Amino acid sequence: MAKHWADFQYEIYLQGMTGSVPRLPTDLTRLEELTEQRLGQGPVGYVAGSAGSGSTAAANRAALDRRRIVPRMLRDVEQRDLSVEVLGRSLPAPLALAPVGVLSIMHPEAEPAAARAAAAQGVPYILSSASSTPMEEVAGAMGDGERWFQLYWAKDREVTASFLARAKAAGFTALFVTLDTPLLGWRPRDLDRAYLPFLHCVGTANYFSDPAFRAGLAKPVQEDPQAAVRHFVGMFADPAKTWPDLAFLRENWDGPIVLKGVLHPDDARRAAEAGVDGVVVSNHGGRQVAGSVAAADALPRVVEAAGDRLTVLFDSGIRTGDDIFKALALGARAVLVGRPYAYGLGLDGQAGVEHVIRCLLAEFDLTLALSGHSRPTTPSADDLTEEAR
Ligand SMILES: Cc1cc2nc3c(=O)[nH]c(=O)nc-3n(C[C@H](O)[C@H](O)[C@H](O)COP(=O)(O)O)c2cc1C
Ligand SMILES: CCCCCCC(=O)C(=O)O
Repeated sequence: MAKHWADFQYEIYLQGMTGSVPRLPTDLTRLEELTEQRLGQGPVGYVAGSAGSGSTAAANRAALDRRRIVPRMLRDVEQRDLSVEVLGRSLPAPLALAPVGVLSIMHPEAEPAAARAAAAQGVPYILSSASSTPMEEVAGAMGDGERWFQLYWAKDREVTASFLARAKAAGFTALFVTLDTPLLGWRPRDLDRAYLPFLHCVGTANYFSDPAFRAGLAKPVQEDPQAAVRHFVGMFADPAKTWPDLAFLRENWDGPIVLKGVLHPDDARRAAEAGVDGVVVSNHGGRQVAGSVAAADALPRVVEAAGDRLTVLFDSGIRTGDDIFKALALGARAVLVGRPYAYGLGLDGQAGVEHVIRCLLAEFDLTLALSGHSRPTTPSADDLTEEAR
């Protein structure tokens, strides 16, 4: 019998009988404020922040909130199975942790703690190439947990090739190539504090530990960390890239390739023509283009364009179990979550991330059942209604 994630609910109530309550709130929208109280405005401003005045991040939420579930009754939802196949793997639930860079600003145990949490709960962890920890160390912390690797596609081919070779050797099975960050978006909350977190982890970070990256530095990282950060900012991404360049990645990576940051149906069609395996419909949590289409509004058209040629994943704005339901009903195969787990990490390390995963999936399991479904693959547009804007 499949695991019922909703059992977490009664676990909490039963623990309450012995006088204990959860260490973190079960309403995950409260985590940002608590993390800011604990860690201060610099790090939390970076995580919470978004492009421009925040219009895209707000639109992401509005697009999910505007869609309302129309629950169905008397459909036998006693035995539920949340498992779903994604990129040739069977996942216990349609959820993965999104790539989030520089997690050492949230917690000293950083990415290894988040990766251990994902592995403990059985959900895939997508490691950011802008991680504050070398990828081999993160992989080592995960046991046999499902590990996927996110690539910022560097200007320098040697650096990209080195990252791909290291990721392969460290057991990462799928490659997520982020397309929406050829340049860093305009982020006033960070600009006003001149806060770019990379100087805070220059001694340890994945980039700065890479032999090909180091080869491009005039001086060792420790001797001139500011020059190392400047070099990183200039080469971590490449605004000159175009679709034919994908051939290089295909030649150098033999596992599944997923393009992260696709919003236009024509780009989904190009992705399919380029022979990649999937796309993430995402606007980077509203951190790149202010005034952009909300990710949930872009999702149905991308799903239609993808047909059965691409696995379509979704992120940007997922905060609750009902958000997951809505994304699946709009056609996503599974979702990624970003900021909530970063806050969970900031507040309680690995346990905080596990709390976030368990809350999201318990609430999703309940939403699914209470809406008349037993499998994550059956919700459809027919289960949603859309309120006027
Ligand atoms: C602090 C932070 C760092 C991020 N770093 C990366 C990254 O290194 N690579 C990447 O592809 N996306 C990165 N993202 C974007 C996430 O992968 C994801 O698209 C986004 O957080 C989803 O929106 P949500 O936070 O509303 O769930 C980052 C997001 C945040 C908040
Ligand atoms: C030079 C900055 C690289 C950005 C890496 C982290 C990221 O994606 C983010 O959204 O922040």
